[in-house]
Amino acid sequence: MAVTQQLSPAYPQPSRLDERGVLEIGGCDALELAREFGTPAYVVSEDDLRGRARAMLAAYGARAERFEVVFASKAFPCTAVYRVFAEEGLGCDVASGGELAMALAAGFDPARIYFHGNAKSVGELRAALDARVGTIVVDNGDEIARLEALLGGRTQRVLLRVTPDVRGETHAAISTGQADSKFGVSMADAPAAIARLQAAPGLDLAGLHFHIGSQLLDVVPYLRAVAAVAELGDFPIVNVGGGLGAAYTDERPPSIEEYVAAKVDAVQAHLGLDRVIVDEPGRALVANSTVTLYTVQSVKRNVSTWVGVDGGMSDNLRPMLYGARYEVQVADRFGGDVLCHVAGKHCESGDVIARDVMLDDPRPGDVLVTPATGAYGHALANNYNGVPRPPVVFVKDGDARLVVRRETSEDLLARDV
Ligand SMILES: Cc1ncc(COP(=O)(O)O)c(C=O)c1O
Ligand SMILES: N[C@@H](CCCC[NH3+])C(=O)O
Repeated sequence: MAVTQQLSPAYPQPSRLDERGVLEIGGCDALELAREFGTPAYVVSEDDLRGRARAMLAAYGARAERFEVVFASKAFPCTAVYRVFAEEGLGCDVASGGELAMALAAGFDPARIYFHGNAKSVGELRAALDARVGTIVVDNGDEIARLEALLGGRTQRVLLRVTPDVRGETHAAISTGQADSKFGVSMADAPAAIARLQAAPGLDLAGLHFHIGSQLLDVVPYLRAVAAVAELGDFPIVNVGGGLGAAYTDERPPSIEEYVAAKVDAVQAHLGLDRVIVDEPGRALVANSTVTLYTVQSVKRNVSTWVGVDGGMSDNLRPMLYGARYEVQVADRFGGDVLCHVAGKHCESGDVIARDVMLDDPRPGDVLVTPATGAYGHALANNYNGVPRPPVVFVKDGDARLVVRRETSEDLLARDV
């Protein structure tokens, strides 16, 4: 019977099936949320965001004296989310002038901002310098030259991003640590880049940065990456990237504690703990905070059973980009025995949110839920087929509040001149 069904770890904390078998997130009934805010909609449990930030801080606090946890904001760039993590005491990783603007608008202390990017423009570097961001993570020699030219007597703290030639087990599109990478300087070129940064007046090289990949389910590669960068010298800061994977369906990522322990142990083994460890989690802080609600528009049988919903690749591009898998349920009838493909509304056959999922007799009007859409969901949303991007709704203690409104047709026309 549906009400006895357990929710998988993909769902936010707190969420449950109520006595009628209806999904409740942050104390809010999923069907009522769908009625109030429409669908598709991203529903975010604020307590889940805060809980994961606190768990990450506590795990570092238990093992290291000097550390900084930095929110990789590319994973969920909206001011309400930035604000939560600023309040929780995290730093912030931005990867463009746009993310910088959002982080500043949300109230992040510029000193806690790390400015990233493999192809930073003059305009972006100037914006970072003018905002007095604490750290620019330098990616390449051309950027060093550009930065020197822009300093105008100022001093800027920098880290150097190094590509450690360590591959994490993940989808090729989100693996970054391999030698043949667009990110960072190679191990071979790193000594010259370090010497150049150390010689540059106005640039204060405080340490090295690496990031080996995203959605990593194994912590062993971190040890190899720290060992590699340790060969390049001893600095006050080591930035160990983010990368911890999330549970989408049957993945069982390391816990936050296991992940932090592995990174701290690696630093202790190869560098020692007398330095600041900076970590940049994105996905692990936000993926499981959020569910997407959809409404079924059509159910048909074309060899398979196809359930068509009112969103798709415009609100969740990850299945198309990475073959990512998601759980789907009818929000008030979990479980079921009808084998379905849940498809989006877009003009692409690949626009399928989940293949081969079991639903309980899906019908037009049913609200469907996809958990674990917090990371790179809103972030990668787009207007394909002129579909307005969904709202973001925060839920907490039974209250729901809109933090990003749904786009309108006027928004779609707003930039046309
Ligand atoms: C430099 C950098 N830091 C942090 C992250 C965040 O990674 P994740 O979301 O896997 O934790 C990324 C993206 O993978 C990144 O490129
Ligand atoms: N967009 C990717 C993650 C990118 C990682 C950024 N360095 C995903 O959804 O899995």
